[in-house]
Amino acid sequence: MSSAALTCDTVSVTYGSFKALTDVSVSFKRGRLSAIIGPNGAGKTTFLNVLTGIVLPTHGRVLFGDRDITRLNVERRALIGIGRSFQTVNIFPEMTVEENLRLAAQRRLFRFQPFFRPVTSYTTLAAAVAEVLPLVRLAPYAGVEAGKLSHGNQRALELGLTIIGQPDIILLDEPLAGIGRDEIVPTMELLRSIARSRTMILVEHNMDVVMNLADDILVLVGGRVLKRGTPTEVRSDMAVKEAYLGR
Ligand SMILES: Nc1ncnc2c1ncn2[C@@H]1O[C@H](COP(=O)(O)OP(=O)(O)OP(=O)(O)O)[C@@H](O)[C@H]1O
Repeated sequence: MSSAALTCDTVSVTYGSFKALTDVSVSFKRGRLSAIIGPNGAGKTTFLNVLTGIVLPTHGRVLFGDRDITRLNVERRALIGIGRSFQTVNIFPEMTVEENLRLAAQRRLFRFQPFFRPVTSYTTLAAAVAEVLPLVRLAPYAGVEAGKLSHGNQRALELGLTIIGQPDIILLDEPLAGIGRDEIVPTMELLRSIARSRTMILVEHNMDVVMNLADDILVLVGGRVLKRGTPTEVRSDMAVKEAYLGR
């Protein structure tokens, strides 16, 4: 088995005649928190969509461990363990936090999973919810309608909805978007604690957050890989400074 959780091998994506990604080859190691950064239009969302299966590459391959998943659709990828948080679209605002989690557990664990994934550590829906609630620090809000949560707590709920399916890999698109200043640090701490025992890949614009959180960073510019490295390596790279940070 490959030590990489996910690998992209010379992935290109074209929209009509426009090349959104060109020959992107990168692998994401198990158990690490990786961030994807780059200026507007760099291809970050397209790349995340290639990993999730929303966008199929026009060239190249995507591997999950050693398995070629290039042509697998979103649902199949979710079932084999690639979970993506879609911001608020998964949340039912009139339902409580607990009900939202229970519904997600029901859908992800019991309707599909037995056919595709051999074991789950949960024995009941209630056990799944009880385990995830404190992980995403929402136990005090279990009975609160999701629509009444702060932005930060809604992000936490989205994370809960994603991890309740026990994904091997968690993909997040701007997990700090829309949250208030005072919620940034707690949300970062939450991401760090969730990522501790999992593989997480996120797109994030907030550079302080990325530099603080990520084990490694992929810098995309104009649909190509400009740099891959640790936060220290990326921060000190001249090409990154010029092309991205504008220094
Ligand atoms: N469905 C599409 N059809 C045509 N062009 C697209 C499509 N989706 C994205 N693009 C273009 O591809 C390029 C990369 O877009 P993408 O959203 O992946 O970049 P991004 O780095 O996520 O940008 P941002 O930081 O602004 O969200 C952009 O120029 C965008 O206009």
